[in-house]
Amino acid sequence: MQAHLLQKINNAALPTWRTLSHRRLQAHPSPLSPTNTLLAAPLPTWLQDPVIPRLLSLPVDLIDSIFHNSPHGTPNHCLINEYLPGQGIHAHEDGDAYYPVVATVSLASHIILDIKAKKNNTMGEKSQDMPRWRVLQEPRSLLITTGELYTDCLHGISEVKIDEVLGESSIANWNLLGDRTPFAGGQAAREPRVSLTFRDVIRVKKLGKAFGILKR
Ligand SMILES: O=C(O)CCC(=O)C(=O)O
Ligand SMILES: [Fe+2]
Repeated sequence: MQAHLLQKINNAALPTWRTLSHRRLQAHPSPLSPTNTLLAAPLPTWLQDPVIPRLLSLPVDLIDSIFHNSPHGTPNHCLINEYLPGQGIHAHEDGDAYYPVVATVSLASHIILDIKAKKNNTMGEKSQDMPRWRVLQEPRSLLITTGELYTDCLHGISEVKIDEVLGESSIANWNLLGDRTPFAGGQAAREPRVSLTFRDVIRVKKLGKAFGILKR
């Protein structure tokens, strides 16, 4: 499945990629409008299957799926980021265009997601001792960001070629890793990495409405 997805992503026509200063980006089915609205369209089938049925069948608290309470009950948008070694993304929050759940599938290389609480968080922390976490995302893994991590924290990826100080005391999910072997020496060189971030965009408009076409 990883090879199939990478082939689809890498075979995309060049205009599909938006090149930013530190990474490349594809938005499916399309980028959001300036008012954070998505033009109604299905995700391409290669992005739906088999990822979305698996996401929706993941039980959370043994009852609901992670998108159970989201406006559309399923992700309707996927941002694909590509990072070469040394590239990253500045600390940011994903904001209120989306229902506060992000399902991130990592492909090809590991990466470290740096998470820190926002200054005005509701966790009652003072700025000097605000919590920070480093999450190691393994290739072919899924990371779900929700709750306070979505609303009260910033996340980013540092622009380094080698991740260092890897171990139980510095990596929040060390004991959840599928295979610690590549990181057991405390260092890991990055390879090109692709992330697929699935979300539910709250505002969706049909094409007719977007162009102000009225039904008679
Ligand atoms: O690539 C990642 O894991 C993070 C991407 C991200 O934060 C975003 O697209 O908003
Ligand atoms: Fe983000």
